[in-house]
Amino acid sequence: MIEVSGLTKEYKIALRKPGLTGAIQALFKREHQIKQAVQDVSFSIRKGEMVGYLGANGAGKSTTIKMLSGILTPTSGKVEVNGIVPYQNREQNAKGIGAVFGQRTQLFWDIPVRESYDLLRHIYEVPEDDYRESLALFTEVLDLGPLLSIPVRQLSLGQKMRCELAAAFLHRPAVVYLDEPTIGLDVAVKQKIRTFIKEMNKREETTVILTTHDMGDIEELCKRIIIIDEGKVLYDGDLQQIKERFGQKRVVHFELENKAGFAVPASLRDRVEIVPKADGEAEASNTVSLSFSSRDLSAADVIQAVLSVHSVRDLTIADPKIETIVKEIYERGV
Ligand SMILES: Nc1ncnc2c1ncn2[C@@H]1O[C@H](COP(=O)(O)OP(=O)(O)OP(=O)(O)O)[C@@H](O)[C@H]1O
Repeated sequence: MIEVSGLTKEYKIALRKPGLTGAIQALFKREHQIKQAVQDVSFSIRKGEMVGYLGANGAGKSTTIKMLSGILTPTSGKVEVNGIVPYQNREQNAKGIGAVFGQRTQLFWDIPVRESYDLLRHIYEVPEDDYRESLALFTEVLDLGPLLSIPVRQLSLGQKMRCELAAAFLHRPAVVYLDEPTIGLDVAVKQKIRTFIKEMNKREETTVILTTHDMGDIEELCKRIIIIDEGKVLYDGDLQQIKERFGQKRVVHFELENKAGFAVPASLRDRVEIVPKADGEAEASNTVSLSFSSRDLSAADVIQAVLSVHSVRDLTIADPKIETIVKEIYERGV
């Protein structure tokens, strides 16, 4: 259904020195910097799969989705969706996909929602009967009844998102891209939206790619996740596995007065590991990093034990890796 291989996108960013001199110089000589937003990404997604596409801010999620949906042309690599190269056959591609992109709307701002749907029906050439059937179903699951006669600009965020979602599925696309479909919504609306996505997936075997920072969405909808970081695929596989594999790891970095005599305190032995130095980190640095499972220990236990036997100048609890973040959000909620 979706085949992506070696997908890469570079943005060329114009550099300009500050001030008037910079502006004048830029007129004559433009300097550029290349930003590798997506690097050599490959995956394939089967019909009917619902996949969470995850990563920190700026990881390259939107850039990937834009290439999949035909908005952007890749710098290199291949994309095929439904047997179509999206950026080469935009019109044909558009008929087979639906999308909800965060804050952007595909509904017409000043006219009642129902009329927007009617226009979309004509644009996508949806047969009248199918349209009526879909609208009845969507109205029921997403509780759209009272909203259909209201212009979009008068809707609340949650109401608008429900209407957007219905619009994305109206022409029964084979693939739907959802970018943060539940952001900023209350629990009840989130639940409606998740139920709707699940229902559509079940009924129509719609393939769904979902980017979200809300692990509740992922947990409820996706068996498989793809995590990207700095444009590269970090993990592609089963959600359950990632929970077991990375979930409990935490790291505390200690900057010691003197690393030479460092030994793991007896009370922590067998429960923490010394993290090997990262590439490029000075051998002489006085930093020792201990990783441990949050199932066995808390960061406070580790810090206390080290402080009781070593002189510590500074310490940081590491920014968890994206995998760990995924799990952290799991445990604590959003
Ligand atoms: N039009 C653009 N021109 C230049 N750089 C861009 C452009 N769009 C995105 N980038 C850069 O490419 C990288 C990936 O951006 P992208 O929007 O794909 O990330 P993202 O994972 O969707 O992030 P977020 O979760 O914040 O939406 C970022 O470093 C971003 O600054």
